[in-house]
Amino acid sequence: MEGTALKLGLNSQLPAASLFPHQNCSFLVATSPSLSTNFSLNTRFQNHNPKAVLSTHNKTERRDAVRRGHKYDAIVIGSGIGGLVAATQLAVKGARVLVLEKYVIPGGSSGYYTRDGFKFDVGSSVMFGFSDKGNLNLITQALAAVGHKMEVIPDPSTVHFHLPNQLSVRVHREYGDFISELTSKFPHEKQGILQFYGDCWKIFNSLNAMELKSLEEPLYLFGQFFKKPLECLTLAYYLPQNAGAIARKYIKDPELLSFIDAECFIVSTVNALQTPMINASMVLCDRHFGGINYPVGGVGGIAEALANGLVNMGSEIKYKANVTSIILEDGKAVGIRLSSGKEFFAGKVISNATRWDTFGKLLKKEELPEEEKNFQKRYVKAPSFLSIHMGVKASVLPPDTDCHHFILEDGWANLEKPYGSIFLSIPTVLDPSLAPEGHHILHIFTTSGIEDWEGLGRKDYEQKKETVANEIIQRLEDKLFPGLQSSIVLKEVGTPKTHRRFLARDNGTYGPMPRGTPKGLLAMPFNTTAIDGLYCVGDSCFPGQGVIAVAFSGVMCAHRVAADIGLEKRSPVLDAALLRLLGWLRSMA
Ligand SMILES: NC(=O)c1ccc[n+]([C@@H]2O[C@H](COP(=O)([O-])OP(=O)(O)OC[C@H]3O[C@@H](n4cnc5c(N)ncnc54)[C@H](O)[C@@H]3O)[C@@H](O)[C@H]2O)c1
Ligand SMILES: CC(C)=CCC/C(C)=C/C=C/C(C)=C/C=C/C(C)=C/C=C/C=C(C)/C=C/C=C(C)/C=C/C=C(\C)CCC=C(C)C
Repeated sequence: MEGTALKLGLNSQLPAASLFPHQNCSFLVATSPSLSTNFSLNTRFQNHNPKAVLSTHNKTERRDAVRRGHKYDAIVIGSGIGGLVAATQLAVKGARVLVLEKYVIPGGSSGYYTRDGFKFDVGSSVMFGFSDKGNLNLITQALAAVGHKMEVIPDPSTVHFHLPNQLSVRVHREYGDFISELTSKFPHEKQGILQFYGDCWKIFNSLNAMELKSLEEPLYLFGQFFKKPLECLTLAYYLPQNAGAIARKYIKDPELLSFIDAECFIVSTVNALQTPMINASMVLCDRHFGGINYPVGGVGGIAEALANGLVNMGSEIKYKANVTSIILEDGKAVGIRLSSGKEFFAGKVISNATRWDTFGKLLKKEELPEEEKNFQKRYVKAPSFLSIHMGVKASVLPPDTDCHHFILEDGWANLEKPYGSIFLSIPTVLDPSLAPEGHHILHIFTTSGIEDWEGLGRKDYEQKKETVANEIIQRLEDKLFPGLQSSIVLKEVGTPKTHRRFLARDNGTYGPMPRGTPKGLLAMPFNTTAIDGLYCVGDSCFPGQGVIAVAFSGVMCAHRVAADIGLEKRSPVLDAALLRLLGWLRSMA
């Protein structure tokens, strides 16, 4: 009896599979589904003549790899947007890449699932970097690099804040409209508002003027300092600074400072004092410069297009391919092993798993490299989310409801507390095709730690999901949508365990967050690691959490790897000098 109970108890720990219902598919190796748009490669992301830049050293490395029987230049573990951008950028430069994804479709937290005629985004739904303007539209550029362009729907507002003391602020697409609305709530702080957001624009404009590639590649980095000295010095000046400290230089009103905390929290899961100024500027300005744009057919289409593009360029992606270890030879990463026992080898290995998973699970080394110890000293895993995907009757939403909302009802002190605030996206406001006629999708989420969900039997786990989800829905009903509970036609609840299981992220974490007050982005590691041949990509690399942030990490990673395998220019002497300089800078953080 006891044994049976124990087994049942263990089984009951399994989280809801409902968020990720594709798992019945058979083993897939993507073939080349036709791309709907013309295949003109984006020149900004292209390497024009890879062979012309091969150095003798790199040629030898590549020859060695071929002699050792490597079929691939690089293996990428995981097909989140970070992994896919790294893979496609490498493929565009001429590399042969193998992507191994544990799940059955690409995208990770930018994936999707369908249920009863509704098409839900798993996670990401506010898309920065998706316009046709400037240099920072990294999602548009990543798609263009594989010959794809998605139709998008402009969102007239990024988010509608519903905050304590009945403070309601709509972040309009037009910067002037947003500033007018904010200054109408805080007229005595007009000057401070203009100065703080003005500093954000200085940084954004500097970023937007640069060609974005690997900050770990000295020829590029020094070249940028030469070509754009003012912009680079501006970025270097703000690199170690945080948004909260800068806001306090200009603004005194505590409620307005709390509003800026909320602005930062929705993109960094921490307050403004802990949010790097460069990251804050990126999102606080891109939403007005390029605007937030939603892809027709849902966010999942981005990863699908990247995966198809990768295959069309002669590289491969395998699904249901769970990497359990990275194979080292003489301390160098040379391949990976799957849970099936199958092994694949390549010149370079890139991990899109979090650094905690990469170094804690995939590398069976007793001693963490010093760099990773330092990373873990400075950054902890952010909590995960409780997410509720619902189908509701359309009549419950008032006309002109915004697509994205952030709700904090009871007091500013709850901002960073688990379940303290509520995020809500209603993508059907922009794209009604995602739900059956007469219905909307509500994607609700709130921060939640894994510790709340462990050690429960199946019944208690299911019961707790129901109770907590109902409390959150009731709060939304009270604040925004009377009659919400009775309008629900479909409801799926995911917990941190669901995210851990299906996104393969330690504790289901949303990403790294600083332990204390960071020195801006100074301590954030780039893509190379202490293990020769092993690179990381994704949100535990510079510049951190966010779809556009991991896309940038993918661009940087592909550039560094391409230089290391001889597909981009490199200088081994300068490489060593820059790596030492960056190590020293990080130690100052
Ligand atoms: N609302 C939003 O806008 C929102 C919501 C959720 C996430 N996001 C963003 O998405 C970012 C994450 O993107 P990402 O690219 O870093 O990662 P990701 O977590 O989205 O994707 C990682 C992929 O790697 C796969 N994987 C992990 N370990 C593996 C293994 N051992 N073997 C095979 N496959 C493995 C996972 O299955 C997953 O598909 C987050 O930082 C977050 O900011 C945004
Ligand atoms: C020495 C050295 C190294 C240096 C020098 C100087 C220089 C040159 C520098 C440079 C730098 C750079 C380039 C940088 C860059 C950066 C970047 C690009 C960044 C980016 C970022 C981004 C981000 C962070 C983003 C994020 C986002 C997110 C997270 C989002 C999210 C969302 C959500 C959650 C949603 C919400 C919802 C509702 C409300 C419903």
